[in-house]
Amino acid sequence: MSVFTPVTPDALDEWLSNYAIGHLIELRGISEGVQNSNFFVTTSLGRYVLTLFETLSHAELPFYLHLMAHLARHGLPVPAPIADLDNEYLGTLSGKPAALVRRLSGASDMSPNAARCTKVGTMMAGLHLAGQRFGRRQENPRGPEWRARTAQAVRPYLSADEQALLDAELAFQASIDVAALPSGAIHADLFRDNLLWDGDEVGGVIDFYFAGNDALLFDLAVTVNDWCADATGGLDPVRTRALLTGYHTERPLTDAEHAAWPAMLRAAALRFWLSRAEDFHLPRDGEMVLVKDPNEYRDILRQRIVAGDTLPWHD
Ligand SMILES: Nc1ncnc2c1ncn2[C@@H]1O[C@H](COP(=O)(O)OP(=O)(O)OP(=O)(O)O)[C@@H](O)[C@H]1O
Ligand SMILES: N[C@@H](CCO)C(=O)O
Repeated sequence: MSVFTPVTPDALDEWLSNYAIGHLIELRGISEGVQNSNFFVTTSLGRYVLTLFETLSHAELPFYLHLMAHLARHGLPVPAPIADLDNEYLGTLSGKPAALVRRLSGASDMSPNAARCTKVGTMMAGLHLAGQRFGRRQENPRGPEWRARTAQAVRPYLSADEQALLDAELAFQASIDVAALPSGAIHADLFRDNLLWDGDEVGGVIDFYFAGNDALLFDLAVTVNDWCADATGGLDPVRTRALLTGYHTERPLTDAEHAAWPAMLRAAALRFWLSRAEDFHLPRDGEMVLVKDPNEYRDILRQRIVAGDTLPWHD
């Protein structure tokens, strides 16, 4: 399971004495997730999720935690971080930066229908509208600099064909004027497993730890690539239109965004091909790490290149 750093109930109970949420009743490691160590925590007052951050530092974390607090305050279904008695969202546990957030209800849906895709589009527009008013900013941590660095690190592990694909795509992406697109704080990883459904309502969006400032369309592309892919990696036109129409109704997409849509879908595919290839070829030490298949996103990238301008857009 993806618990890299263990926590003992005694240590957690003591840590909780600096919070106002009661004492520890139950601590349970969460097996999903590939980035951090996560635990369900039940106290005498309620249900929370504890995250120990494995790669992000104390200095980097306030951006994410304050973004979650900002979005929750704007009525979005995002887990509000819990402040300790010193009014801090961030502490240290088992030697790692650690934070508690509210546990949200619901479960992921890995086969969403078009109606659910519309709701995801609506909700993402809300995230973007509220996110554009967020006072802090940081560049997308998986933006162009990371992309170049990671491409260099994984390149030796790729076949000649894959290297050619990677080189061509990096050159293509460098030619795109992303700065011309509307931008703001984006989630940047809103896959199906990062959204919990409570009945047919969005119970919560989780895992904001890749958030940063970037083109809003890039976020939409990350989401569509995951939510609307068919079994072959192509985009299902009905679900794609549903998601984009749900979004466009709340934040109308511009002509520049329409023109950049195929390129953003490719940028989003490249981002996850690279991160998965890095996790696969250059793994960190950990107790049992879930590594997702890099080839899935290599093939999605290939598919988006072939589809070009024929990719579905909103109604
Ligand atoms: N606030 C929350 N409320 C309810 N469940 C949560 C919450 N946060 C996390 N979870 C559960 O924990 C699991 C793992 O969390 P998450 O996806 O954030 O893992 P991660 O390792 O931090 O990130 P990644 O998705 O990058 O692997 C989720 O699939 C979900 O089941
Ligand atoms: N959503 C990511 C996992 C890391 O957040 C992926 O599917 O590769």
